[in-house]
Amino acid sequence: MRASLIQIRVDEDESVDSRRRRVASLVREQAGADLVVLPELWTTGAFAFESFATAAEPLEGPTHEAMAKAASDAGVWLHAGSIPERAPDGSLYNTSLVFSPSGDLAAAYRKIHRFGFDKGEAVLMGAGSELVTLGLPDTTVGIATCYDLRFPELFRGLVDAGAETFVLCAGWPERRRAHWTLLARARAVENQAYVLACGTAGTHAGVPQAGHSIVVDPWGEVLAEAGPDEEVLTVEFDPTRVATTREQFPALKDRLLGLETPRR
Ligand SMILES: O=C(O)CCC(=O)C(=O)O
Repeated sequence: MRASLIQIRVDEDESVDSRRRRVASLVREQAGADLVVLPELWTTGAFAFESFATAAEPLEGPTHEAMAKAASDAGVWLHAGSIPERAPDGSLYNTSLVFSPSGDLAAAYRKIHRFGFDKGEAVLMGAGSELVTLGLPDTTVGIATCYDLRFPELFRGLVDAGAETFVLCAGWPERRRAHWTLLARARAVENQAYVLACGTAGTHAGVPQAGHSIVVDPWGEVLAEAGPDEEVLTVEFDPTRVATTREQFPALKDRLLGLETPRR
């Protein structure tokens, strides 16, 4: 499979509309890839909290429209990163959208772990409650978003639902770049799965972004890693390696399910 991760530069000197047009044409340039991946909240920036409410869009809003067309023009599966979604009841979610090569919405995932503790996204957005997997022609994808990367149980849940390749969109800060790389490799090794993790470049709302989008194989080796700036990271990978790794080193079969949590 060929995947292209588009590490978009998100900063404040570009309007949301022009960024959307620019990203759509970058997606079109990836014709020939099997899967294209965009980062988290690339319209507003993941830390532009004050714009979440004003820039929020319904699931079938302008980003959906532009990305559905870009996916079908390029003939690729497109994980279009996430949008600030305004749900019909008025609440906000950080929602990832995946389009098929014919431009149909194939999956939507509302971020489960919201970042910020008692501030920012954690108070402004609602939490998703459903794990999402999606069967592509050559691999089953499990979807996660940014801060989710810190919660291994979410990825185990995705493995139990059949995931072989994790696709994660992010707006990860430079300050914690070491965690990003380490956690992406850990999720790959412990689940014997590919990790395709696409972040942003640039600085928005005063938060420098880590960039360094990364693709890790089921053995934990880094297949490709971006630099700090805007970049298209393209990688070829063999999805059948998930099954062979799980067969040859069957650690997942040794999971002890149903362990009691010790009482304090
Ligand atoms: O966990 C982190 O360090 C970064 C998480 C984050 O920036 C997010 O989820 O938006």
